[in-house]
Amino acid sequence: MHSEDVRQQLAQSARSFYERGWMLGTAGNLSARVSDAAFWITASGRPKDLLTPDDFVSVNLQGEVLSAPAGRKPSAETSIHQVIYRHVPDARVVFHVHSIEANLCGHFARNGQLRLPPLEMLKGLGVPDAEPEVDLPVFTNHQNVARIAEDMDKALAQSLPRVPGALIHQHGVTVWGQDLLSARHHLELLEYCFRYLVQAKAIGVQA
Ligand SMILES: CSC[C@@H](O)[C@@H](O)C(=O)COP(=O)(O)O
Ligand SMILES: [Zn+2]
Repeated sequence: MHSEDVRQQLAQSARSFYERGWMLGTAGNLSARVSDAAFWITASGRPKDLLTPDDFVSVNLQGEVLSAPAGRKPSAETSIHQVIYRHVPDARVVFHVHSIEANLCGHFARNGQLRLPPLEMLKGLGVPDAEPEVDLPVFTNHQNVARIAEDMDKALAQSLPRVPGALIHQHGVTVWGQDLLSARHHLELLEYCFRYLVQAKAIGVQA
């Protein structure tokens, strides 16, 4: 795929996530791996409903900038994307957004894990079990992003989560996929689980 097309598709994804309230006030960052060695990532601090190809920076898997439009720096959370690309060979796209439900669900976590509701929707996250018992990892939101990336690096080196995503407490959710469409589906499915958990709690249903 032509690299400008990738950036345009990421910009389109960002616009749609912005419209759903997941990327307000410049929150979140999106990336796509274009080769074994490099990925495009959103530039830091840009409005996610108005991205153009000039709002993307090319970095290598060590986080070094390969090319950047004038005045643009890579996302402050680039190190988290690097960790995912390093540990998940199939990941070609990483989406990180800040939804209200993701942040509320962080409070339901126990011992750094959020139990996902046993819904049919989990099949779309790669869990075909009849009675799934699946946890999503929840990481501490250190103000130094490198520390979040270190924690994720250690966790992913031990084992990959059963579902392609993770929460950062009081911060947001990060998902990955083998292409733009699968990453979007993973995000939509996890967000569905988060909404379900929040609403179940509100009406007193045991999720
Ligand atoms: C609205 S501030 C959010 C940031 O601190 C950060 O968490 C974020 O997701 C966006 O950072 P960015 O550097 O623009 O990629
Ligand atoms: Zn963030």
